[in-house]
Amino acid sequence: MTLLEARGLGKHFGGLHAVQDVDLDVHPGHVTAIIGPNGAGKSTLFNLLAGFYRPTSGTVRMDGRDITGMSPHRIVAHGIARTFQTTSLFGDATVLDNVLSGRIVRSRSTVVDAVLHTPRHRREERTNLDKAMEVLEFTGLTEYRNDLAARVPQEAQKRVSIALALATEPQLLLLDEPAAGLTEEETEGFARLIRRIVDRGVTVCLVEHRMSMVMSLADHILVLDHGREIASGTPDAVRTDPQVIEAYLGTHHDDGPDHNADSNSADHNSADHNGADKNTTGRDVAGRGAEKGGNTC
Ligand SMILES: Nc1ncnc2c1ncn2[C@@H]1O[C@H](COP(=O)(O)OP(=O)(O)OP(=O)(O)O)[C@@H](O)[C@H]1O
Repeated sequence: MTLLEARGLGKHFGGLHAVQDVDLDVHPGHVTAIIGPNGAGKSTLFNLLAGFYRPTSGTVRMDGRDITGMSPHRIVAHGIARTFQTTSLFGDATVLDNVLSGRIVRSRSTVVDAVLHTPRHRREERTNLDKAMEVLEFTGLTEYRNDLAARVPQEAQKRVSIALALATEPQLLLLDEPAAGLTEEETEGFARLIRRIVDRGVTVCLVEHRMSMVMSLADHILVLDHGREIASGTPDAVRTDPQVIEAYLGTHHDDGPDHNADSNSADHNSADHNGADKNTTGRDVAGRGAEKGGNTC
């Protein structure tokens, strides 16, 4: 059974083919990771799935329904929520209000209900508050609920983004580089949180450069390079795939001391997109594979 199915998905920006002919099957209850060097098309693919970009070609079906080209708002209503690499919170609003904003998509009451303070409106307000408080507790943010989002630590802001997404009651959560900029310990905490999200019945699709996180969480990995799928399969299959090794190592010239550190990929995540970043990312996959017991990748 497939929860989300993309077929022949493509996105061109002028002459640039950011995503080309990509097929993706996301199975319920699984963690699906999308990896690839910088500029491979991972975020563009997420934007196509979440409705932020309209595909140039191909289709997306969610739970059997064609959602191709729908607006982000409608796609959220169909059960797909997306977080961003850099947090996109309302900094001047409290953490609670940020999370409550995720409830709009599930609200049925009209402006008239709000003005007249109808029973339906009051009922929804209570439900929305209960739901927001539940996801705040789930994500460990209760203590921050009355703080301005811009004032809480960066790691907590990332959890607020996840809490906001969970407040929309998604079936599928798209997480774009959740570990970017986090310490090793924080990354482990995020990996545990993602596992708990899956345990609560939300399917997760993940774009992430931290290979330790990807390899430990993913059931299935799609590898992109230059917008195209170059491999797809289990973490073990992908790690030893010659084309994946080539994509990550093909352009790198320096097997220097930063060969194996995941923290390098955190640095790289916040860097500008350039060739050097791509090489650093490649060494990360290779190094991690070697650490994990002699895999060639
Ligand atoms: N809105 C846009 N307009 C023009 N080009 C774009 C746009 N968005 C992305 N691109 C280009 O499409 C290609 C794929 O970018 P994308 O951000 O999807 O890659 P990525 O795999 O997510 O990279 P990274 O790992 O660095 O985040 C890149 O060449 C990028 O410059």
